[in-house]
Amino acid sequence: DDINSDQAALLAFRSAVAPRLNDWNSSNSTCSWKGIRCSSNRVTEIRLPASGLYGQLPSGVLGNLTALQVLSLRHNFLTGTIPSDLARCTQLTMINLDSNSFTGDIPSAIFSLPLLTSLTLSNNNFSGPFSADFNNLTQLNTLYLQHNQLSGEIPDLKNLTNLNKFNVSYNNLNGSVPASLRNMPADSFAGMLQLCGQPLTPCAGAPSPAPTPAPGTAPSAPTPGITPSAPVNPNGGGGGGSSSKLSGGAIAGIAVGSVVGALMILVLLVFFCRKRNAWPKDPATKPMVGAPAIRPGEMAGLPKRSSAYPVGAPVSSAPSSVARSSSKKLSFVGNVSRVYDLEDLLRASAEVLGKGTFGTTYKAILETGPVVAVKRLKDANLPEREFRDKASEIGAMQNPYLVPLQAYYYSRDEKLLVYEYVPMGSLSSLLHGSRGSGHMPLSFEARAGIALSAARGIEYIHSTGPRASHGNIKSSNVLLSGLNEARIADQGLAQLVTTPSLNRSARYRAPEVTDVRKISQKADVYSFGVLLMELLTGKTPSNAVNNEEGVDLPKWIHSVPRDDWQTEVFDLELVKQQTAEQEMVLLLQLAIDCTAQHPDSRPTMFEVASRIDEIFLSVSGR
Ligand SMILES: Nc1ncnc2c1ncn2[C@@H]1O[C@H](COP(=O)(O)OP(=O)(O)OP(=O)(O)O)[C@@H](O)[C@H]1O
Repeated sequence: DDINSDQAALLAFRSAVAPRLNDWNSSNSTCSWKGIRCSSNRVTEIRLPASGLYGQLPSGVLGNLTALQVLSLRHNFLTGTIPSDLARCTQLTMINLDSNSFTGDIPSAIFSLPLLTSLTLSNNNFSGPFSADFNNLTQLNTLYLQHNQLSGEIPDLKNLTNLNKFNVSYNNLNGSVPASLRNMPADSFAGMLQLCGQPLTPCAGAPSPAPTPAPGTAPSAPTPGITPSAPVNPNGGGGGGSSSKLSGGAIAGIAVGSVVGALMILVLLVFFCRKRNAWPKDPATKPMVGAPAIRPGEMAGLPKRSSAYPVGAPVSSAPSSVARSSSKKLSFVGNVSRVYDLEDLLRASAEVLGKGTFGTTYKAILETGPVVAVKRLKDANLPEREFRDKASEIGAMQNPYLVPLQAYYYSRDEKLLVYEYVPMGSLSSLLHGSRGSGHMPLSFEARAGIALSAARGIEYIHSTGPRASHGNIKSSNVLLSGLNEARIADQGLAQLVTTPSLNRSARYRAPEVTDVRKISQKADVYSFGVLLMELLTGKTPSNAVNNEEGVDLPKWIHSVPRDDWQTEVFDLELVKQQTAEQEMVLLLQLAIDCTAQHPDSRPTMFEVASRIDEIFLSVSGR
């Protein structure tokens, strides 16, 4: 084994899955190829994140790279299984195959890699059991398997004493959480109704049983004896036996705070309350009369994540409307299976995330495990048929860089959209939240990675049709899904909500867009350019027309000579880091191109994503 056999293996890899890697050819030294690192004249690292790799990994190829320590192929389009010869790469310490489309069992080859410390196989289609052979990987500190189709019980991972980052959420696992994993956060096990035990709800038969309804079962009335961690009835009832107290017109929100140390305030409240008798206690004996009023309770006093929104005051009066929908069921979209129902949402404890142009968004923690973001739309006055068609179209948009719509609720007076909850907050709060002590400076690599994933999300939207566009690109619609990764939220919403709001995205809006209903792909490119400027300057864009405070970013940046960018334009945090100066300039130049006055002079989103891809690779490959 030497650098020549490494080179031969890489060329075979290239011809199988990476034809676009033009600089991978024998006229350059192998160790200088994009994404490759060497040590002692052997290939030790392959890092090709988001590089457009597609197809199946060839067998008998990677196994020849016997000095390989790092294999990162995340965010590509790889399919099929992982070849078993990977077992020969015994020096591997890190494998990241996140966000591809691999299928089949988790390959047993992985269990013979004794030095592995970090294994990320999330967001693929791996199936089969969760093997107890993971216990072979005694050095493992990171194990991410979320969003696959693993089934059966989780084995006790008692040999993995260094494991501190762990996530298996959204698989098909069942049974009880094994002892070795009980101190992991509940989010690590989210989205699996059949799983129980600490940190989730106790298993049936345990001292304090919690019901775990099977997916798709008919909604039942709130259960008596809801535990204190369940949402609290604003009239003082804990759930059971209190339905008569829920009636009587206005329903107020109550916040129940519990202070843990001086740090944590937990306020629980009814997310949706309902009219007396609207939900029969026993559906079998008392048929439903009319339809439920949907009444989101709003959280009071909860410390907010972002300072951009006022704390929601307690709702003293619920909307007077009573939904008269023909169906009071949630409609699930895309390939989301019915893991919760309207009843679960009604019982969830909720927190206001913010009020936007289209309505209010809540974080809802369902008793059954899932955490979702619920957007309660205002001004959504599309006819039912059109609304449902549009919502299904949005649901069909599946891409790792989009926040997926899971379900919606339609009635005459209430329209709800239920999205996957993205826990790390928005780019807007990351950039403009507190910069006081404890604030971690955001590296250029992280900013470029966020820009790349946002660009890919928009590129995907544009690829779904020549007139398909997002229409509301801005930093609060870029949600962070990892350190260097993000997802675009609110896709399709601009078309779902018909009433134009004059101020919508004014700060990001392209000059030619005079009617917000006439959105276009090139207008998205403009908004994205403003977002890039925000990322690089750390400044909030403002709108001069509205006399807002702040800077009209495109106008200002277009006017500063390139020589002064380092001193005047870039975020001080970036300048201080003294790295990637060239790449910063390239990204700002791209932002300038995106914000060209004339739409035809702006690049396409495909070009934008490719240019950021280059920039990100050159900084992350270091
Ligand atoms: N799926 C989600 N997961 C986590 N946070 C979310 C999710 N969707 C929205 N948010 C956050 O909730 C807050 C409110 O979002 P919302 O979309 O209602 O308003 P906005 O993005 O500020 O404005 P607009 O309505 O114009 O998009 C924002 O801070 C947003 O980042």
